[in-house]
Amino acid sequence: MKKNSPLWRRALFAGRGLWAAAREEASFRTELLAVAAGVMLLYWLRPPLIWWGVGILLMAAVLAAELLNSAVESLADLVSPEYHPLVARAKDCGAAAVLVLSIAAVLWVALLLWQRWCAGL
Ligand SMILES: Nc1ncnc2c1ncn2[C@@H]1O[C@H](COP(=O)(O)OP(=O)(O)OP(=O)(O)O)[C@@H](O)[C@H]1O
Repeated sequence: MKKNSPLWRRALFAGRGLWAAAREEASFRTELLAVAAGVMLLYWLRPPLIWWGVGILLMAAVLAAELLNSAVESLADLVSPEYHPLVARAKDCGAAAVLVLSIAAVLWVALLLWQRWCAGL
């Protein structure tokens, strides 16, 4: 496989990864819906810029973690389709990474709503 392809070609590979995840991973589709809800919440509440920055970072981090988790799962399934405790640990850790970031995102939404509620929305 040729290394160091031009930028447009690497962007095409990345787009293919995004499309594959959106088509085949129910969790990724759920997270895309959650991100859409988060963006709508930001538009509705119009908080200070810092909330937008933190929110965008968190939402991108959840999606990126899910994509990396899918990559780990695909490789694990290729290397060891049979049950193996190390595959279980790799997949469980990948899922845990997504969970940690998702909890942070939910806390961010709760803090945003609480802060706006205190300010009378
Ligand atoms: N080959 C395997 N060996 C050992 N355990 C496995 C194996 N495949 C799956 N598991 C266990 O089953 C869990 C779910 O794995 P699976 O590949 O079905 O992920 P998934 O449900 O598609 O996850 P996600 O929703 O994050 O995509 C893993 O976290 C792991 O504990």
